[in-house]
Amino acid sequence: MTAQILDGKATAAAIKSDLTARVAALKEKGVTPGLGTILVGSDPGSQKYVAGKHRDCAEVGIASIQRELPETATQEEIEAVVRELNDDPECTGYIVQLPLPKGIDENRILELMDPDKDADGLHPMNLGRLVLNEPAPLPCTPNGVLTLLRRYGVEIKGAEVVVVGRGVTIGRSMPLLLTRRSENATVTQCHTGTRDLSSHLKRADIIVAAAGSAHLIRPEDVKPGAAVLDVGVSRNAEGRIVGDVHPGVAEVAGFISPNPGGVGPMTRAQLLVNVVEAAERSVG
Ligand SMILES: Nc1nc2c(c(=O)[nH]1)N[C@@H](CN(C=O)c1ccc(C(=O)N[C@@H](CCC(=O)O)C(=O)O)cc1)CN2
Repeated sequence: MTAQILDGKATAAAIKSDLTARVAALKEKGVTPGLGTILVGSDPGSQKYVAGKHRDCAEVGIASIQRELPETATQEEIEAVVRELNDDPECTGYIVQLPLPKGIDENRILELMDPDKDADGLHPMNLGRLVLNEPAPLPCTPNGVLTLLRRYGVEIKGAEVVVVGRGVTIGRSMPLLLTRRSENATVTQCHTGTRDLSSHLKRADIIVAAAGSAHLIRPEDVKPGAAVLDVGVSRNAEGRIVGDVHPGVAEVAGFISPNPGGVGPMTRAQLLVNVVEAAERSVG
């Protein structure tokens, strides 16, 4: 078997085309959505991701507001920029690029954001709304995974899903999205403390690998026909991305997301969706 590719680039392009029309309609009503980003430090990966977010904004007509602070920025200095964007009427939604430098209290920064401007869906209030099944901006990467699965007709209802990883941006909220009544999946969350990962993976109809551990998911651990989403990012000696999924998995799986080119572009597209949806809510 050779797996069908879950093409994140093509899917993100289709989403952006739809958003371009919606942003134009908002502008006709006098509303210009504006995405703010706060980048602290000079991590090349984070710089690249933030630059990509602003390119996407330009593509669909969303205004961009960029704030950059040095690696040495203090907690107070970052908090001052958060307050500034909370109060800026041009900024209809914003994100704080993660991770923040060591020594910064990330949770305190997230808590200080105006939850109604939280474009990432990572504010504790919005994660709480997700737990309570109330409307909230959805975390971008998990929502990107769901959108890809739906677009390619992968059956989620009743599926056994294994999520590998428990980080804030993906692992924590992925099971919350998958177990909503609208999705009705059964989820097992695995992590570094899981005793026998292989036994869990072998039962999965869908695997979401977000461990950041190169080639952790091996072909022999994957049920034939399963959908495998590779969200993990490690870098090899040449600086190239190596995902959590071994290339041999493509011979066993029914569906596979490439990495790069799978979930990454979807993360960016879902961020734009959150910004546009928030602006649409503001005009009723
Ligand atoms: N505030 C946030 N911080 C972080 C998030 C997030 O959703 N919100 N997620 C990641 C980084 N990230 C977005 O911020 C992100 C990661 C990867 C991609 C992407 O398109 N990757 C490409 C490959 C890029 C490359 O070659 O390096 C791909 O997969 O094709 C976009 C966004 C952590 N921080």
